[in-house]
Amino acid sequence: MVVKTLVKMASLKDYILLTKPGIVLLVLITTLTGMYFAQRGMPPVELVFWTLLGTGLASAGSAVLNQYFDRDIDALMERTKSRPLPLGSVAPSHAFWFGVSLLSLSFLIMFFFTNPIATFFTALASFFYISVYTLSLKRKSPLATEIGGVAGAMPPVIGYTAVTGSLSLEPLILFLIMFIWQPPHFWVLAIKYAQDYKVAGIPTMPVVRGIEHTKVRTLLYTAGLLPVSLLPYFYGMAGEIYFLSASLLSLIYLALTLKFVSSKEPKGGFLFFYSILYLALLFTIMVFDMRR
Ligand code: HEM
Ligand SMILES: CC(C)=CCC/C(C)=C/CC/C(C)=C/COP(=O)(O)OP(=O)(O)O
Repeated sequence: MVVKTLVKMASLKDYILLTKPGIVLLVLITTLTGMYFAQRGMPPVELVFWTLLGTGLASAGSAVLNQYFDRDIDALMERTKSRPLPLGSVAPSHAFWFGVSLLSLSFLIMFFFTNPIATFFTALASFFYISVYTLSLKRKSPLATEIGGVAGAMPPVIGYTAVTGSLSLEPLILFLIMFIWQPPHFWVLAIKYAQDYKVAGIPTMPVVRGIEHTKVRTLLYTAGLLPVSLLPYFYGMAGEIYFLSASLLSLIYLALTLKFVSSKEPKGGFLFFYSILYLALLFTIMVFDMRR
């Protein structure tokens, strides 16, 4: 009985791992930011519940299908070879239908409990992550990261349109911050695991254009984050506390990146962690210092 329960617990953990829960959490923070700015305050609780559930399921379902389609290359890389599918602890067909079920549930929830435009952007983000990024570009072009960023920058647009039912410049500013944030977020790992990606035949920026080129590109994007992160202040969305916090957070990010690119043996561990902390803090402070 105990063994059976432990086996059940193990497989539940594997299914949760397949959803990339850490990514889902930050997706929900950025989705909620979009909702707060649309409402200029706390949106209706039931709308927040359904929108976060729908968006979270879409991010989770997309991550599951990303790992289903990537299971061959994940098995070749140190960083990913112990994931559930390469390990064999979840059958590929089970993962596939698990991902499809999460996505289907997501679109139904978004359609019936939010509105068509938010549903459209949720489907677009899922489509971009699975088809454009995972199935096409990731195995063909180093530009996958920059183009795939359209998916990753969608959550605040989903949150905003779930409240207003229409687009405006505000969610596009949040989209732009996330679009610029993603390449440096990933390229730290792409540099750290350059050999891994080369063995797996994935044409990441370091594999195709070299580590030095990727370092410069990372620096340019991180430098670009400084002015872009201040747009919510200049556009009247957030106040002086946000302006000062965003300036400080972006300057720290730039300093850490300068240290990373100038080091002979770049580790990148803390820089990668900071990339996540940066986005979470930036969006949280933006909400707390929101101009009503
Ligand atoms: C082109 C876009 C992106 C790429 C290529 C990318 C790549 C990655 C990679 C390779 C990891 C390490 C995963 C692992 O080793 O298990 C990671 C972790 C992470 N990413 Fe991204 N990411 C992207 C966009 C995003 C977005 C849009 C978010 C959230 C809004 C995000 C949030 C995170 C978080 C929170 C982690 C740590 C997850 C954990 O370890 O639990 N990423 N990302
Ligand atoms: C609503 C919705 C669908 C949101 C999705 C947002 C989102 C987080 C998109 C991008 C995530 C991404 C490219 C992760 C890296 O995949 P990878 O295959 O490069 O990473 P891996 O090698 O670690 O699997």
